[in-house]
Amino acid sequence: MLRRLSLAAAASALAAHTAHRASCRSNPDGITKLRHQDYSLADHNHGKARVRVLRVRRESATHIVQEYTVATRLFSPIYSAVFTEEDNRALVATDTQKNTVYIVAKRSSATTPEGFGIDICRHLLHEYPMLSAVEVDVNETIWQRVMNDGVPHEHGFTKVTPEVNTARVRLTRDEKDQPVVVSGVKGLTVLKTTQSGFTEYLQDKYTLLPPTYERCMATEMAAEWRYLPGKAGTVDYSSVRAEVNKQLLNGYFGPSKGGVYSVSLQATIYDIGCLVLSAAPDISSISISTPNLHYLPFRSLEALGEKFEDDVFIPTNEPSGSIQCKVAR
Ligand SMILES: O=c1[nH]c(=O)c2[nH]c(=O)[nH]c2[nH]1
Repeated sequence: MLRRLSLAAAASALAAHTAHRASCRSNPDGITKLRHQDYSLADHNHGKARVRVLRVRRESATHIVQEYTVATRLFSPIYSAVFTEEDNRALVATDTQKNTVYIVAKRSSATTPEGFGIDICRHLLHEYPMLSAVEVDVNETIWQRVMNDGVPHEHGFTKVTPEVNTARVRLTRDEKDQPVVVSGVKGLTVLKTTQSGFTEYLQDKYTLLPPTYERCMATEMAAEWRYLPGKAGTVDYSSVRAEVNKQLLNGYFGPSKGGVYSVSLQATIYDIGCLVLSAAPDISSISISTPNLHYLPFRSLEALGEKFEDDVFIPTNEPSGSIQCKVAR
């Protein structure tokens, strides 16, 4: 139920609050003693993180689900006073921001994390004139429709983990400003069992790793892509996403028959970046990060009287290589 304060009650609450602050300040032993304000506030924002929502769209018997984990961040020059002057009067509480996510989930017709993020930004800028900019992160948990003997189920889904679709949106008040949108995917976990080697790297007294033309290559890939100027607010995010996903897998694995040889993760992710930019003309750049998941040959098989034939490995994920690149037009 909505609770409304009458104007008179609000004025008297504010007067009490002001008197309370004044008394704190005038009390030499009060809590405000901690405030010495010798330094300037260099940067600030406030928001709500990890707001989780499931939207079920029931426009037909075939339901559509969207599960999002959202973070909001609000920006306003006047909010410096919240930090330095203890002045909360214009402050949009993080709890209110959390409620906003659910209100937009109810009202928005967005079908993508990017569109949902833009709608949250627009709602907040519209409702709160003191805001100069809003940033929203939307991470989408992927639910895949169940197939029953080749027939898509109307309302049954399985969770694709740990893969998550991501969107980061920033919108400023200036109406001419297009949203800045960064789309992405993380947790895309891939393994190829051949067509990968690692040789000819620097060898010195600290090197123990034997060169190989045959290894398992696995990684938990993360990628983020940006759009060309003017495109971020208008592209079809889901078809760009589908194209990027296709090229991430295509570049990593190559054709289903025979695959493609990788001389290093570095060379492979650069190739993937180039494939993405040539397949998705609206993207200006893509950053790819690939912490290796190592599958170490279990060579002790030999000591146990068996032969290692690239067939028995020890899965490890710590420590992991951390290989990243950004490819731009
Ligand atoms: O693809 C790889 N790149 C490296 O830089 C590296 N370093 C390493 O030990 N193994 C690998 N593999």
